[in-house]
Amino acid sequence: MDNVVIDDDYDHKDDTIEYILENVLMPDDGSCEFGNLRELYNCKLVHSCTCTSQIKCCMDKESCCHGGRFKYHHSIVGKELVLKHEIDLPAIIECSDLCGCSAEHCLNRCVQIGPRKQLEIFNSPLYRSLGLRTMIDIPAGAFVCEYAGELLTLAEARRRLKLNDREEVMNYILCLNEYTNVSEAGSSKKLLVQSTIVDPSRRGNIGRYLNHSCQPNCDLKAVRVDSPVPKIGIFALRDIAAYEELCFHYGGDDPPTTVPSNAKPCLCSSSMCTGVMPNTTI
Ligand SMILES: C[S@@+](CC[C@H](N)C(=O)[O-])C[C@H]1O[C@@H](n2cnc3c(N)ncnc32)[C@H](O)[C@@H]1O
Repeated sequence: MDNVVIDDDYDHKDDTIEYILENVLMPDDGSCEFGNLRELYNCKLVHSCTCTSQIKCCMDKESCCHGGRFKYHHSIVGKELVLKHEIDLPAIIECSDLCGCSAEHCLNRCVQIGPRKQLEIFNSPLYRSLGLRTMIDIPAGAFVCEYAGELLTLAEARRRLKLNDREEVMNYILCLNEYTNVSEAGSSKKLLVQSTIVDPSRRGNIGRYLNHSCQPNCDLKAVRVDSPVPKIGIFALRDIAAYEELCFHYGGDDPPTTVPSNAKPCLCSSSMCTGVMPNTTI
């Protein structure tokens, strides 16, 4: 996205962390797995739309090949894009520089613009560590920020997870799985199509400060702009009031049903709390 300047100037409270705006590759470890990851990371999506409308550009499935996953939310001062409510939300692919539409009128460019304003990293009394909160109301479906960090291979993620466990430090590694539904012998089952593993512990953005809740106010969506490697977008699951802490479920859409013996106690204190943090085994 050569022409887009991401307006993201949040400070981190910790200057040992390299602040990044978007996912970056982990250091080259010489493995084949890293070679494959680098190849994927360096590929471009060439699926571009030919929309040219000045109003509601790229909003409809009919008019835009990307399907227009966003709409304007009108009850907030100024226009804000929010995700359309769809039961089974298909892949989110935003328009890019390759598209025929203009960035000014396009309603399918949201995550690429950068995180929302008025977020604050704060000392969370609930979690007894840092957290992220909003200083203003956020409407349901609105984009909060990316969960950006180093893109890891599976082997490197497993190595770092073990190290985090051994050293008893906080874990920031997140694996986002994307599935597709396939029909087989009259029944439908989920097939894993891509896993994206991100670690913002050393190089990351403000997304790294969201804590886990068993009853979260945000969730994660894979969002592609011009790369087959998705951005991990954090979106509001419901209307969120000013000063609420932002959190998502670390177990993703399919929280594990078994509790591992080394599970850490969960501090979310929600009425749905299971008492333990979701398993981070990958
Ligand atoms: C992605 S970081 C979140 C930000 C972190 N609180 C900080 O100070 O940087 C994840 C770590 O926060 C802590 N954490 C997040 N949610 C928690 C929860 N529900 N209960 C207990 N600890 C939690 C755990 O130590 C976890 O490894």
